[in-house]
Formats: sequence, C-alpha cells, structure tokens
Amino acid sequence: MSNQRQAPSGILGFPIVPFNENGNIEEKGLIRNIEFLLDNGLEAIFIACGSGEFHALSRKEYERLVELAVSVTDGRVPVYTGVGGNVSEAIEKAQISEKHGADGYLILPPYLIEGEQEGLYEYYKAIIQSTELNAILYQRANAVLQLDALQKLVEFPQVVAVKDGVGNNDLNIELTQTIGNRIAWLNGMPMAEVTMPVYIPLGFNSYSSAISNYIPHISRQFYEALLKGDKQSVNNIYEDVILPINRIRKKRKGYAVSLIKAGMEIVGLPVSRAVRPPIVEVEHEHYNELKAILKKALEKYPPNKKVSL
Ligand SMILES: O=C([O-])C(=O)C[C@H](O)[C@@H](O)C(=O)[O-]
Repeated sequence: MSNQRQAPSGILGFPIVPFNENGNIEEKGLIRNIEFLLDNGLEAIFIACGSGEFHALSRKEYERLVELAVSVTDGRVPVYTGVGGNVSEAIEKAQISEKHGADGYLILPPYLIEGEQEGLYEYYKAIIQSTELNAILYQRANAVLQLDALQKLVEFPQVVAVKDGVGNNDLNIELTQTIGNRIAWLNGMPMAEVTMPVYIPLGFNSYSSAISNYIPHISRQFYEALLKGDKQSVNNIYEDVILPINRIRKKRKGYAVSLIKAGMEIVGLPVSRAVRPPIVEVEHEHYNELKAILKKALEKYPPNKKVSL
C-alpha cells in the first residue's frame, strides 16, 4: 500500500475474473488481464468489483484475487478492492484487503435492503473505520448518498473519492459544488466513456473503463481527445466504437460483465466467456455483432501491438 490519501485518477482498470471449464478461477487469464491493463497505462486496478463478479466469489477466492492483484501490480499503480453487501462480510473483506497490501476499496451498496440516509451513513462509517485504507463510496442502486450524509462521511480521512453509478447530475452538481476538491469524483456509469463529456465539466476527471479490458488504446484516445477539446475525434470514436458497443451492452442484463469477456476473447486474450449466475453469457448473435465492430475499430484505430481477428 502506498499509504497516500490520494484517489486514483485517469482511466481506472476493472479486471474481470476468468473461469475455466470447471467453473474455477483461471489465474493465468487474470494475471494476463491485469498485465494487459498495466501495459496499456491504466491508472489503477480495481479487483473483485462489479466486473469481477464480486457477488459470486467465495471468501477464499476473494482473498486469492486480492493477493494476486497486489502482487502482479507490484506497486506500479494503486490497487483497490470491492467490499460491500453484508456489513460484517464487508468489514472482513476490508481487513483482507489491508492484510494483503491493497491501497483501498470501493464500497459497494449494502445487500438488497434500502436504507434512510442515517442508515446509509452508519453502513459506510462502519466499513470506512474498519481499516486505515482509502475508501471510495459508490453511488449506486439502493445506496445513494445525499449532501448531508456525504458531508459527514468526508470528515473521515480515509474517504478519498465518490464513484457515481447513478447519473443524477442535479445531485452531482450539488455534491461537487459543495464538497469540491476535498475528494475526487469518479465517473462509474455503465460504459462510462458514453457520459464522460458531460461529467468532465462537473469535476469528474476519472472513469472506470469496461472496454479497456480489450481496447484500452481506444478508450485512451477518446479521453485524450476529450481533454484536448478535439470534437471531431470524440465524434468519430463515439460513432465507430463507443455507441455501437453500448447498444449491444444494453441488450441483455449482465452484459456489463459478459460483454467484456466476449471482447477479450475476440481480441485474443486468454479468457473464456464463462460467467457465474445470475449473469449469462453473451448470445451468439451479439458476439458476432461485437466481433464485427471490433474488426472495423481495430483497422481504423490500431493498437501499438498487433491484435489479429
Ligand atoms: O464495479 C465495477 O466493476 C465497475 O463499476 C466498473 C464497470 O466497468 C462499470 O464502469 C461499467 O459497468 O461499465
């Protein structure tokens, strides 16, 4: 752990968890996934979060994933883990993350139940205080903090960022205007590239990138074009890559994960399409649609190292 109270910034890598034909974790595939993200300049590794099928991991698997992510990353960028759900299990996972040298964790929503703001505050507080690691609060589903609760939570030095997965920009403006630079603001919307042009002016300078698991150089070109104000390149990448992939992603529930695995397989990374319930694999027709988009995209936006289709 770097021990810095600094949020990761830039394009954030969210590896998947590859499974073999017996349904067990395929470690070689995961190591390749993390190395690929690092080789392509991703600025942080978030292990065992939503795209890492957090919901479907055993405690033992979780611990192994954290251990592997920290050792493969080897201090090159910060490593964050997913924690959340049941409070006592979240605290146990926070402690596992600390024991293995992670830099922090992304706190996912409590399991199923909805809570009032006081209840959400207590949920986050219990997890934040359970270790000295950095904490990123994930606005998502049944866990959406309003200004008062968030203002109290940012008094804990561990809290370094909020990751928005809800897309309520009325609320985001209220939060960013009032809390400002005390914490960092991360765009964690589904396929965050889509909304990044709207988020940058609000102070969200970083985003989680699902597509960086297979076309990181295109996400990077898009981000750089956005930061430079190069509208033509932004429009081209939207039309050629981001919007077509996002249209497929919206066709089935769970494609937030399974479409990443399909994309990785298509570009030749050693990852199978296998997923755990309730997520389902990408349908044949959608797989072929993704393959056609990627073929054209890689011709127009070739990576430095050749990827053949
Ligand atoms: O928890 C997670 O895995 C994420 O939030 C990362 C995803 O890549 C998310 O940004 C998405 O669904 O595109």
